[in-house]
Amino acid sequence: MARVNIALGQRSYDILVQAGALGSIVEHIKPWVQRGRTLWVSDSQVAAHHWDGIAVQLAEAGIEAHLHVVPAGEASKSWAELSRLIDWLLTWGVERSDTIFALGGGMIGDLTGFAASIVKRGCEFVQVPTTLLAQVDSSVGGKTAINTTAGKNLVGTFHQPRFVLIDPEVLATLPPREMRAGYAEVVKYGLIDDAAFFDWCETHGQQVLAQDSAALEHAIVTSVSAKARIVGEDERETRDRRALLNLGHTFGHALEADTGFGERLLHGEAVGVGMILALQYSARRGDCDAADAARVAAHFAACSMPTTLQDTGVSSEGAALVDHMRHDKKMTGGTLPFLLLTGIGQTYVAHDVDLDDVARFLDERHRSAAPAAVL
Ligand SMILES: NC(=O)c1ccc[n+]([C@@H]2O[C@H](COP(=O)([O-])OP(=O)(O)OC[C@H]3O[C@@H](n4cnc5c(N)ncnc54)[C@H](O)[C@@H]3O)[C@@H](O)[C@H]2O)c1
Ligand SMILES: O=C(O)C(=O)C[C@@H](O)[C@H](O)[C@H](O)COP(=O)(O)O
Ligand SMILES: [Zn+2]
Repeated sequence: MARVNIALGQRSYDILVQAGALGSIVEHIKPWVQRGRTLWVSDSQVAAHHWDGIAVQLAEAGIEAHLHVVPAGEASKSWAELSRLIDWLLTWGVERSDTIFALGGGMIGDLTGFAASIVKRGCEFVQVPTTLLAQVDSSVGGKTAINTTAGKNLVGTFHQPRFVLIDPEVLATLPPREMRAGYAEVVKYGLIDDAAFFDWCETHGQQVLAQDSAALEHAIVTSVSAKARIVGEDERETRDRRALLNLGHTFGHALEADTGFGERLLHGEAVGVGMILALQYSARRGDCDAADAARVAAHFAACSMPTTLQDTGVSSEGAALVDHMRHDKKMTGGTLPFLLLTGIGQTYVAHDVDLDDVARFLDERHRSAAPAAVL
């Protein structure tokens, strides 16, 4: 059990990591129950596995509970689902003093957080993340968003949750491929600024993926502590600090956009390949050793995760992928700050990257890597 606090100027909130916490959910969410009732948002898969157990506890405690179920999958981070969710909240007479509960992975957290931030000009929300990715990353830090036809997360807000309740045991029902995708965002924290944590991942990654309780809890607590620290230093990503959490995402979001948002490639998978591409591009510039890129690729391959452009199924030319990158929210004055590395655990923001050169690099990668087809 661990409690991590995230400090944001005058405000702060807790992230509680406790195995079995969903089995005593009333005790944890009591402070946010208003008017004896709760409004919950989940997706079809998560609700099927976990809603009944929660509903029984709320009913026994005399707390009214209403659930809105969104179709599972990245496609639900959309205007259509946002609109349906807001209509549902308004039908239940949501008030600004109400707290909305997001029970699910990053899709549900991002969609619900966005709805909470705009309905009645802003309600509170609590995150109850049910994927590894959401437990180590998306439930913390307050980025909310939907995707649009132009790209990934292009419409959204910064809106912090009031509390994050992480129960690692809820991952028991998560498909192994989703565990591996979330694990990419765990490794990200090692690559950003914690080489010792990357070393730990190399030796304990398989235990994390097998959900060994001690290894899993260590990975989650280390990850959310790093995220809380970095977000606390630069909540709105204005100082080249929070941008570090975007390592691998400029490449990754382009890969996701090119493959139809979740239809072939999961976010974590795209980010994993994106981080390897960032390392390879850094090595090509002479910033780091090519052996660093090879070491991370070897670890991901050992975990049966995709490592190459070929693995992702992306066949578009570099120029087309770079066109997706031009929508990146970090784009400023026509240039795109790029997250590059001088080594494992040493990420920096480069402001001198020429996107035409990135397109050439991606074409080189297309030609060089052998297909591994691990998806
Ligand atoms: N806001 C942020 O800071 C942030 C950070 C990282 C990622 N994201 C976003 O998060 C999204 C990806 O999140 P994700 O990987 O959690 O995907 P997801 O929410 O789509 O969940 C993945 C799949 O797992 C299922 N699932 C979830 N929990 C389950 C459980 N306990 N048992 C069985 N099935 C379960 C879901 O139904 C879904 O099919 C992307 O949209 C990404 O952009 C946001
Ligand atoms: O919290 C952050 O900041 C991140 O960048 C975390 C990322 O893992 C996450 O995927 C985030 O949603 C990406 O943000 P975006 O600003 O590039 O849309
Ligand atoms: Zn991410």
